[in-house]
Amino acid sequence: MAELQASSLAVSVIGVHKRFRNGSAEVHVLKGVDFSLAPGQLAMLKGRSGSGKTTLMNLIGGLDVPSEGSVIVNGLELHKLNDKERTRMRRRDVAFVFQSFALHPLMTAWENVELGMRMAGLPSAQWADRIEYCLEQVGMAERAQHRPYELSGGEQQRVAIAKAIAPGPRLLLADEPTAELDTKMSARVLSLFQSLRVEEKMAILMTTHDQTMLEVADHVLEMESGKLA
Ligand SMILES: Nc1ncnc2c1ncn2[C@@H]1O[C@H](COP(=O)(O)OP(=O)(O)OP(=O)(O)O)[C@@H](O)[C@H]1O
Repeated sequence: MAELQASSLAVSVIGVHKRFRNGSAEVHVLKGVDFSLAPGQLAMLKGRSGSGKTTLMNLIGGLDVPSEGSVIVNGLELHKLNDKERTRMRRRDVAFVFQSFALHPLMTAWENVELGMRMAGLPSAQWADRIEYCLEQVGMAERAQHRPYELSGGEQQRVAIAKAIAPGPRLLLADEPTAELDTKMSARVLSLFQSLRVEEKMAILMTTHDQTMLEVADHVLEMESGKLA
């Protein structure tokens, strides 16, 4: 029954603990985290600096493994995936927008978004329309031929968002995706996230410190002493 329920969820985090070893000392960062997110839901994760938000996002994105407990993404238990399933999940089903933008420095904004589509293995006939749509949505259509070094931090962040959403992932993990943006652009990105969850049933988990962002979330999760309050 638990398996069945988990399979219809975008994310299911069950009894997750994470410990890091720092020389002889052990840091117990996550101390029993449980939550789930359904397709089309938007959750905001908040908590003070160092409370474990990024650690949790890394576990959900399969970039690290829990010390205890399990993480199920789109019905697949991450630690049981074989290499092929893991690669597919990383390239196609789950997308990241992290603070380091991960844009290719020698590629234009357009080529960077195209790279995301190529890695996801989507048919090339679909690329052009989707790239244009995504760049338009983040207000970067007119800068499509610019390379990252010709763009401001906020513009790079917007290209990184376009790159992440272009393949139509089922789950978007975004670490402070609006940190570099002004109020107007933050509102635009948020309204894009709203339409992605409604029209594409994308589940979105993002961290933020911005109080106005928290108001539109289905769930506000607060990390406190290694647990969700
Ligand atoms: N690889 C690691 N080795 C040792 N300690 C780590 C490691 N990764 C994270 N930590 C520790 O885990 C704690 C949580 O870090 P994390 O980056 O998850 O916090 P955060 O809530 O995302 O903070 P911020 O809001 O500042 O980004 C911190 O005390 C950090 O030093």
